[in-house]
Amino acid sequence: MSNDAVTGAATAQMPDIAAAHFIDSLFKPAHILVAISGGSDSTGLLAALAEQLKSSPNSDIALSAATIDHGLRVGSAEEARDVAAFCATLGVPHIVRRWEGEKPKNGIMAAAREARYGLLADIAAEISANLVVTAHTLDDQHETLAMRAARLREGEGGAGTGIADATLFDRRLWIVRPFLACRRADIRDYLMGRGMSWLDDPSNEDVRYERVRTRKRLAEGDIASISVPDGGVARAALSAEAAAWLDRHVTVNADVLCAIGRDGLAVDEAVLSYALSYLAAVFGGGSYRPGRERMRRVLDFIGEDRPGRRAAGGVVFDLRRDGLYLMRESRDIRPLVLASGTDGVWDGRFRIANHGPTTIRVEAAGASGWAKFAERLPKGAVQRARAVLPRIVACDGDNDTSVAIAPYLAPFDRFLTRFDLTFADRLAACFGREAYMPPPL
Ligand SMILES: Nc1ncnc2c1ncn2[C@@H]1O[C@H](COP(=O)(O)OP(=O)(O)OP(=O)(O)O)[C@@H](O)[C@H]1O
Repeated sequence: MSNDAVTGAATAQMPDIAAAHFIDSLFKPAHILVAISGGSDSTGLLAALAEQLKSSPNSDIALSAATIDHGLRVGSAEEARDVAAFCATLGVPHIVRRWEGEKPKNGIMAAAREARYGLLADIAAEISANLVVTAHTLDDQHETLAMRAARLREGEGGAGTGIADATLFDRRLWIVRPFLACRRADIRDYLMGRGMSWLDDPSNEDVRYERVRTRKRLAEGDIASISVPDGGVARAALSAEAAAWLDRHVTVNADVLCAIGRDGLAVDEAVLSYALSYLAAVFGGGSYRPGRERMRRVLDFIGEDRPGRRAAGGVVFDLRRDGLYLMRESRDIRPLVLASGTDGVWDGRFRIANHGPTTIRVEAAGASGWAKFAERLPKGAVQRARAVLPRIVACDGDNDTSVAIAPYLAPFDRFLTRFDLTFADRLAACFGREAYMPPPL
């Protein structure tokens, strides 16, 4: 292994480049909420994103920032005001929220983090931001990996994969870490080069914390860094290519059948795997994409080029002479009961709002009412589609009445609304509000 790989230098990315790639990877329009503590990393992240957006002013991306005042240190409110003043110089709207309520005696850091994410998610919902970004860096990543390796050696916990570059919080909000391939030193250079300063949090020097001790041992060469998988450039390019591929090659029939023509399958394997893993989540209704191993098996199956079926991530991949078809697998589809005036997502695929006077149940349609529907699907797919499309049943006392069956839900609008079947909307139904295509596995 080269020395660069050990120190992580080979994967390090400059802050302005990282910010540009991140912006490229977004579905637009998008509203980004930057979690800024006032430390160098998050100050650098906000500055770099603001600078990128300023250089392309027609951009349909909005930027806001938020600081959580944990109220754990004297002067924290004043620090939050300093951050607000910095945001004002950039012209970025900024919100401060204080962590109120009981603070636990033990595990205060973990509790503060949990509370922070919750408050950030609330703010994001209030201002209609699509995602939150935090400024975790490559240095944080090395510290985390070193700490997890140490715990593993001591027999505590499993091998860690490190900090993810995107996580879904509470099934409703993406938290993305665009600076995960950037080094703190480069971020500080970036800020100093622009005459910008930051706050130094004294707890970053407090050796009672394991992270601080690990940071020092890494800096002193006491322990070696564990190499970090490559991120950054390759990922951003891949997600852009996959988005273009989806636009070009994917069609959707009757809300349920995803078709990919033969020439779509001739694309680079990394792009195909990435895009198909999304489609699997979208059409399979799962919360996550199928993992690397499963996608490997799907690609091998496609590569063999023999007509047949494979299931992965709740989706059946059906390879035929004219292309590849994806449809939800018919197992594990649970009914959803919605009281009058409520809404919910059925099977991770359909958002249904009950505007009617009675409770409704959404369930797999099964064999009812298909004459017209069949026109919108190839013959061979009708039977299977029945098992995975929703029908709405009004629960009226002892009598349950079937009131609507997809895809003919429109006449029953007083009972329900659904998302349109755009890719981003479907992702939204699976993943929560969405402007973001997370990086490949
Ligand atoms: N009080 C806070 N308010 C808003 N966001 C925060 C706060 N504390 C941390 N974050 C976000 O979480 C990320 C990781 O937190 P961490 O505690 O490792 O960073 P930090 O040392 O506080 O500051 P920085 O990363 O900005 O140098 C930060 O980069 C920032 O995006």
